[in-house]
Amino acid sequence: MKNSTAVLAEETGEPVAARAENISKRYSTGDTAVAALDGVSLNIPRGQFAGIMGPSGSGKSTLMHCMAGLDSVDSGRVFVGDQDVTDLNEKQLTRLRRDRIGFIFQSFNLLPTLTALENIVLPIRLAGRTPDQDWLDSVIETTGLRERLDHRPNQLSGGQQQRVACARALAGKPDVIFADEPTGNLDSRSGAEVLGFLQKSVRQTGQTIVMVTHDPVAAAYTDHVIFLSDGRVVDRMPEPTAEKVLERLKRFEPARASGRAPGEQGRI
Ligand SMILES: Nc1ncnc2c1ncn2[C@@H]1O[C@H](COP(=O)(O)OP(=O)(O)OP(=O)(O)O)[C@@H](O)[C@H]1O
Repeated sequence: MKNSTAVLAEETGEPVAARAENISKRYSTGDTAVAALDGVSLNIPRGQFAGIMGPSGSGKSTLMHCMAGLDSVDSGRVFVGDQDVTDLNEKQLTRLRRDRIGFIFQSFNLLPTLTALENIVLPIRLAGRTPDQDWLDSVIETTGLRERLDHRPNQLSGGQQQRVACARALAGKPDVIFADEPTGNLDSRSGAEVLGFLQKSVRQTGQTIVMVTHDPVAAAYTDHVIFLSDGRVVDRMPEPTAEKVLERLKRFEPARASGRAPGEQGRI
């Protein structure tokens, strides 16, 4: 953690890695406007693996993009650590994303011409920093990719590629990692490996991760799930299990609820 001043959650007094304060965001298309986020407030404590769930269109991606400084809010405030992100200009946002935030996407987004190791250290190099070798070693050890570091992405399985993407996100020791459906393109075995790896990085190194997922099995790897519906936080679940999450999802409007068995990938 690079901050000297810890931001504390008002309710619990815990240090906070990321915070949304009453944020709203509307999208206008032609004559109609959609309230993608409608007064969302939440704290992500440091060292937590948080899940964001909810029906399709409930605002999960918008929330993640706004909290990660990829999109602006119409009202409310967003903090990453002690940094108020809301009024930063594009240049400052680029620096914030580069230095303090890690990203993991459904499509692994690796550069095909670079080796696994070169992909892992690319953001650090682009930031003009030198990788912390001990830290890098421990991240690589946790990924189980040591024997594959000189392989290019097309020589790696999907699960291995996503583990490279996870290592890339972790390598710069960001305040928070935002993961958008990180197992959406993986079979259940590779998905379990990636989720196990993310969980381990939270438990062993105190990394903070916020993960959007539709999959109750994936959500069960997190410490705490936040449920969105129609752009609002409608429920929370500490210590989630796949069964409890699936039951909760079924209580959304029947037309929007998933009805899938735990472990099935896909949209709600
Ligand atoms: N760029 C955009 N322009 C117009 N409307 C948008 C845009 N992005 C999102 N929306 C709308 O905002 C609402 C929330 O979308 P968002 O993508 O955040 O939901 P989501 O919960 O991530 O959905 P999904 O699970 O299907 O990915 C939806 O009604 C969506 O149609």
